Amino acid sequence: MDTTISDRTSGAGVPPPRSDEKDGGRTGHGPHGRPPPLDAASPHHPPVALPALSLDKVTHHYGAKRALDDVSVSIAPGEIVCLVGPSGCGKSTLLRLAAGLEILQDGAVAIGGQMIARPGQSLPPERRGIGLVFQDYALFPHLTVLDNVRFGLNRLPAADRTGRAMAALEQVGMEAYAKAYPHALSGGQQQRVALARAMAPRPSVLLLDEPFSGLDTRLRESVRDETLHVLKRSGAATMIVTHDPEEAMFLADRIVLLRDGRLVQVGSPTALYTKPVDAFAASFFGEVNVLEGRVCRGRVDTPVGSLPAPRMGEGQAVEVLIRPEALRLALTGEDEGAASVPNLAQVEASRLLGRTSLVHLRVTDREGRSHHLHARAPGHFLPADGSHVSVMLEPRQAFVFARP
Ligand SMILES: Nc1ncnc2c1ncn2[C@@H]1O[C@H](COP(=O)(O)OP(=O)(O)OP(=O)(O)O)[C@@H](O)[C@H]1O
Repeated sequence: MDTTISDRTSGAGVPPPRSDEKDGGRTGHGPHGRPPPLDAASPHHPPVALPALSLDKVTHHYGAKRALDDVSVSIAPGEIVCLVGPSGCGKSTLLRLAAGLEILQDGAVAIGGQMIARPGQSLPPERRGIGLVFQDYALFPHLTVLDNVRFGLNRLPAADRTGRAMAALEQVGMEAYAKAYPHALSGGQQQRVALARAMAPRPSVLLLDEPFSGLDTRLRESVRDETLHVLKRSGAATMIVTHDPEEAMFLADRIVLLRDGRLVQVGSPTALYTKPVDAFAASFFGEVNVLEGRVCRGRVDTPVGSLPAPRMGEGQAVEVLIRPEALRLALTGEDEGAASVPNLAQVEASRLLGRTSLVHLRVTDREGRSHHLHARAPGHFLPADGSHVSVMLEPRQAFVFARP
């Protein structure tokens, strides 16, 4: 890391601290304050329109392995952005580059519009105005909860430090544990202390790397719910790395989906779920039934109904992805023969999964080939094995993509 650059630019262009801040704690910046720019001569734009954090055209290699390929992401003040994708897709690398824990090779990183890293030049992590939370929380075992949180505020006068640390602990509901040591806390409580420690200096940007993965399922749900509200109240721009698509949908204002170091899709959870750009994006956010077909007069035929295939050439080979909830089922009357009911399916098994029922279906296409499909119905819907149901396809939850 080029400390010469950061030393040389130390203080240059740093906005004056707010009177209630005095110093900027561990990060050296006030609430939503910006770090000193790498280039003091860079133009100074009003902060309103600027992203709190932006990574621009970032490419990164580990030896010959390309971990990131031309990835650009920006986060608005107060926005929560989740990075998701399969293991090894580059999520943590992107977060570590934003934090300054990895040296930037190609591209640029800016906070509040100020360039803080470009190839050969980099502000060190402690001067970026960011708060970090890692998977293992990294609390100091020999320090109390209060001292762990005060640790990041060592540039404040001692009296202010305690007040600020207690305020951060109150934000996460951990003030009663100020004198406890980390080993006496549950995983969820340690996570909350780690969040308080990251937020205590009131950074403009929070970076969380798999913050809930150490918690068991039930605890994880409640802790991430609390965390969402704490993060929103803090007003910080937040980047969260998670491998769990449901977690990303729960937390994020926007999701960044990565695959093999490349950006696949960026958008709201609703956009990624309902308008996936490809088969990978469609299947990443939930189970899909996959069928193959061919475009005929602008549509593609499936055993459960036909779908529009706009902007595709006649005869194009396609993949049809159908979410289980897109298959609406209805019981057929006993006297109805197979021929009289459109899109008839045979029930192979049905299971109550709590809030929904999963029905395994067997359907036959026009060529007489049989396919196994999953349908998901709300509530309690358990048709008998071997019985027949009619299937209606909800086209908004089915996607057609060209096959290579
Ligand atoms: N220090 C390193 N040295 C060599 N290769 C690395 C290093 N760190 C990461 N990689 C490789 O770079 C790629 C991206 O890794 P990264 O940790 O960013 O992915 P990830 O999406 O966070 O994965 P996971 O969800 O498994 O944590 C992977 O192929 C990984 O093996």
